[in-house]
Amino acid sequence: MPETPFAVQPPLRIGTRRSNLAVVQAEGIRDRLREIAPDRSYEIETLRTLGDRDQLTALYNFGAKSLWTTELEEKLTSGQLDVIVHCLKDMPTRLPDSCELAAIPRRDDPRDALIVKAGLPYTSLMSLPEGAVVGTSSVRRSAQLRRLCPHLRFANLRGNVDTRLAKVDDPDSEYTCMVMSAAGLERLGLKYRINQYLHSKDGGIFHAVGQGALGLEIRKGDAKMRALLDQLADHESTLACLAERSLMRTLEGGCSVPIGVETEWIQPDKLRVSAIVVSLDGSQSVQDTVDAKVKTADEANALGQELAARLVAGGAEAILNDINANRPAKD
Ligand SMILES: NCc1[nH]cc(CCC(=O)O)c1CC(=O)O
Repeated sequence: MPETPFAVQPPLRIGTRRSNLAVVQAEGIRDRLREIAPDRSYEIETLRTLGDRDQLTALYNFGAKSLWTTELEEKLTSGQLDVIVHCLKDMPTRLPDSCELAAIPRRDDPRDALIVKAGLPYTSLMSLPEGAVVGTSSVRRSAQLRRLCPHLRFANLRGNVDTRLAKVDDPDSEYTCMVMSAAGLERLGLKYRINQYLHSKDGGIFHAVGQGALGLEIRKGDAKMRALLDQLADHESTLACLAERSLMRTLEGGCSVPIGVETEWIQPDKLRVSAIVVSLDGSQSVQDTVDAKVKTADEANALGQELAARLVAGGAEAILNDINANRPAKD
């Protein structure tokens, strides 16, 4: 047998969820890795996670459980995967000891977006008629909307982006509209369906922590993967998202508590972070803003903690405790 001159590198295995959006995102990362490391081969493996399998439980009732990540992390830890491509907002703020967040690439549009049922004439939240039904399973969205638009009603709407859109468009469904992330819609070529972009200055809605960004997760200490993925990292998006995640971690909210944020670079090294915590019925809320020079991950984390402390001082803890006390127990 002739000896191979070089050891052939095994394919780099990329894991992600089994949804169209997850696959499009993983393919995007694979294509960028191909440009950086063209000699390697790449494989994408998709997994159905708990959150994909259970389409009935309202998201809120899952509590702080890692719905979208656990199965993939097990494969990463056991060496069957080399990297996981997540929507950053689906990544818990505390990761298992065996894993780490390697890189955050440049963030896409972090805003929420309003999509109206096909054929209806409404173009904004405020133009929706009394009693219009907003499809959303996110308590962050429903709580903020209840606060600002008492004329609206809400109904659970779960499933992948295309499933949700089909349910809203179904003429027989109760939904008048839905709210989803602009980035998710844009990545699937559905930007043309967006009727209104929502943010603090239009619609008064703050987005989820990490929304619009991807998180690349690796085995802890995998220096080779980290060095490779560092080349995909975006400095500004990383620091902004780390500040948002630090805020969330400090307030001990999971994806199922109504914390909204917005981050903005107001000078080249100066980050502004605003956030809101809202009671589920929208009747109480605390909002605050901080800014500071942020050049390092430590400074981003400190800014998130500072904002959390200010929100707590303003009454956020009472709102969050109330929500957690009333959450149905589910393991
Ligand atoms: N929780 C669901 C989820 N997780 C990530 C995205 C979209 C991509 C993103 O915003 O990063 C979505 C859909 C949505 O919230 O409308």
